[in-house]
Amino acid sequence: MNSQQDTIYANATNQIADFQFDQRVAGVFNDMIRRSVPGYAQIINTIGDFANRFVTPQSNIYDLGSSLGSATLSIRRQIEGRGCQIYAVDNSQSMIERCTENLAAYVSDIQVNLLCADIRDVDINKASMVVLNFTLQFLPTHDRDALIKRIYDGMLPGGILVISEKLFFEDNHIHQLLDQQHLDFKRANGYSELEISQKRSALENVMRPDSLNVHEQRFTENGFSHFSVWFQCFNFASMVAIK
Ligand SMILES: Nc1ncnc2c1ncn2[C@@H]1O[C@H](C[S@+](CC[C@H]([NH3+])C(=O)[O-])CC(=O)[O-])[C@@H](O)[C@H]1O
Ligand SMILES: O=C(O)C(=O)Cc1ccccc1
Repeated sequence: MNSQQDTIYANATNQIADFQFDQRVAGVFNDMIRRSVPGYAQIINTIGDFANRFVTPQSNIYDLGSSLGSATLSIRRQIEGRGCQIYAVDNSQSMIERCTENLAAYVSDIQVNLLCADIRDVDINKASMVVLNFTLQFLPTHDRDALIKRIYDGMLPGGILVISEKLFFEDNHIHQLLDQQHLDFKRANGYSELEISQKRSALENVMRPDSLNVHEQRFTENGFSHFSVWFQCFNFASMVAIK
């Protein structure tokens, strides 16, 4: 999957607009997410491994907030011949267009239904796997519970929800420490102080991370039988919840 280098926040701007998944972001997104999210490649690969383990024949798989389709591609490679369908959903038309091209670059017997829609409006049924890879953090906090409940209701017994998120830490000392480690990761990947601070302002009103406790409580309250973090690097984590 090729991508232009992300220079979106490289020049000083008077008024930083709220972050949007528009055409500019879609064009550099592969570079942006790899240089901004520690462990992203490992998480994408492991989502494929989870698919191999959990996806049952003739079931559905949902990739909610699919962006350029990295998780969908990783899943699709692992489940050939199982007669499943993947639903990849994103409400950014620019992401959907680029995702369509990325999916078309490989042959597969697995049908992918790409939907330009709000994940809060999509029907979920017969799901052996649902992926929310860095998407829930962009929903208004008050809508998160209802989505997780709908996902649970649409899942098959034994199905897996993989959810990756940036984390908020209730212990402020730890929050500051891991936030600084993340900023060092971005610096090491070539982002300048200006890029880092302008993107931070753009994300302030748009992306609201929950704490690990809030995530865990949400999954247990909505019926999931098993929950664990399976990956964490600094303030980024990936979790599994099993029905
Ligand atoms: N309400 C919504 N409905 C539909 N899509 C939404 C909504 N809100 C946000 N999105 C979409 O969710 C995606 C979040 S990025 C996911 C990365 C991907 N999962 C990956 O594995 O590469 C994460 C990040 O940028 O940190 C964007 O494409 C939004 O358009
Ligand atoms: O860049 C950051 O600081 C992040 O928290 C991760 C991110 C990655 C891609 C889009 C939005 C946020």
